[in-house]
Amino acid sequence: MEVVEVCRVAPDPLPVASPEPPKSSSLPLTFFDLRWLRVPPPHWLIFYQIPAPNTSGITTSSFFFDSILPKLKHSLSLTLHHFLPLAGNLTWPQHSPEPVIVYAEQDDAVSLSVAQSTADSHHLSALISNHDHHDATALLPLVANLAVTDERASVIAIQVTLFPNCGYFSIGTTMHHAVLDGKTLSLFMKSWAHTCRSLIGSGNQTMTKSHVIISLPEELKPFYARARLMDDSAMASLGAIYSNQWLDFDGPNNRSLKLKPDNHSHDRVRRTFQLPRAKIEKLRRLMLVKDDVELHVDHDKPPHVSTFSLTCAYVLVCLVKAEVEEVVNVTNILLIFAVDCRSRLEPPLPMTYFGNCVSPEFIALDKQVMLGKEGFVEAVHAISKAIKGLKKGVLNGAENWVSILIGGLRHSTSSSSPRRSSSSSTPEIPRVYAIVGSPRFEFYSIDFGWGQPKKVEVISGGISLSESRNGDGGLEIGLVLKKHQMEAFASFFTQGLESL
Ligand SMILES: CC(C)(COP(=O)(O)OP(=O)(O)OC[C@H]1O[C@@H](n2cnc3c(N)ncnc32)[C@H](O)[C@@H]1OP(=O)(O)O)[C@@H](O)C(=O)NCCC(=O)NCCSC(=O)CC(=O)O
Repeated sequence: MEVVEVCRVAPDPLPVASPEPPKSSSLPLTFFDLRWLRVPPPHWLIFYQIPAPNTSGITTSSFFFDSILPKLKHSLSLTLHHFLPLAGNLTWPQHSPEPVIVYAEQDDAVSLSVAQSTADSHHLSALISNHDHHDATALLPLVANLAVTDERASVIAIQVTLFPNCGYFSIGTTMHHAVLDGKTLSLFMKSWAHTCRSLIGSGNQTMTKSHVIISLPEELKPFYARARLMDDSAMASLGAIYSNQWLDFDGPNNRSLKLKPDNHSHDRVRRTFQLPRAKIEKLRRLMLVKDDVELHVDHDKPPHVSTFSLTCAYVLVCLVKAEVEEVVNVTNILLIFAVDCRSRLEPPLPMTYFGNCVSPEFIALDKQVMLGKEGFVEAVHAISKAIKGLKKGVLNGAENWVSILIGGLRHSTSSSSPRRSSSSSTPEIPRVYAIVGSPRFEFYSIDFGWGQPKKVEVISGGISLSESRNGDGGLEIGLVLKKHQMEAFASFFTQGLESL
């Protein structure tokens, strides 16, 4: 991998038809943001195939450097005008009880690294294949690190990598989770792609920055108003609890913004699995048959079982079976997934709300039940019940969210596998499975003007979910496991689907 350039892309200073956010300002963190203060940043990676250049004699490399890259940079600059906080920094001033995002249109910028990979077609197709695994650390050179010191943390870092031998390029983003969640990142990426397409559509390749004004459609305009979250006394006290817990993390009165290092083990492999729509429907029918028997007596209509519940339950059962030898001392399984609270708050926030607005949902399951005949059905019921329960409120137990997360961060650095405590008075540490990403982010729809993505990856611990790249309404499931576990998982996953 050769780093060709590391530049800073500043927000375009032109006035556009959006009054928000203010040109030079700060944005306070809500309790939703504070929850993530020092967790390792997730990375999102999108691969694109470069179309054949219209003019003969132009190589893929020159098309990339002369046409694609300048448009990506220009459109990024224009888009940042609407997303000024992304160009800013997180700081935690001594006088402030909580960290704050500071940004100034004139001074701030986003770091954009441009790299060139020496990978050949064979290597690249292994990276983007859905049929085989590859080294879990192989994608890390394709994403940049956030610039983080004790005093300041950048909000986003972007890397664009050309694969000159294969006619591909990738866009990797690393996001500070205390500033934005996956939904906001997808909003930003869609806005950037929209702006880039508009720039290409304008057809004027010699257009200078000072002539361009591109406005975003309503559904892509970020919504910054957060007084509703800041002024609510219950939410404000959650923010104070979280800040104090982070202040006590790693030493007293510790305002450091340094992030916990990510645990990228070298003994893991990564692979994506496809769950086609037709198979999802068969899983749904399986549930209908089971539930019909139980509900028959009440003449009740079986509740809708969502694609999400079916997928999580099916993957979980295969995972528990694949890891059975490693979790021999474990009796409890904990499934954690994020819930988008935007539409679930009272009153709701717009889907374009900028920031974090997710709550965690915890589902405890019994390992032996998961390994048994009814494991899948039990898991679907537990997940569906938890989702139904969200109607009662998404903030139940929120005072414990950060202590649970800090416990997880400490555990992940002290031990890589769950175990039964030697002391009978200490509760057992369950095997935790976390879901990241969401098919609702629609990353496969993000087209910068050169076609839809060929592959989307979330580089973060956990089970990542996205919509299927072939658009059949199915899902893609990304996993990182030890090689023998991945092989075992693949076998359970495939055989289970074939038997439906
Ligand atoms: C809690 C949920 C996972 C539950 O999803 P479910 O699909 O089971 O349940 P639901 O009530 O939302 O939807 C029920 C049915 O309505 C449909 N439906 C409802 N709302 C929809 C919407 N906005 N878009 C598309 N479909 C929708 C669904 O297709 C589904 O049917 P059917 O499925 O049958 O078609 C989800 O509501 C949710 O909040 N998703 C967002 C998750 C999220 O933001 N994750 C962020 C991860 S952050 C991240 O990844 C970074 C990190 O943390 O590291």
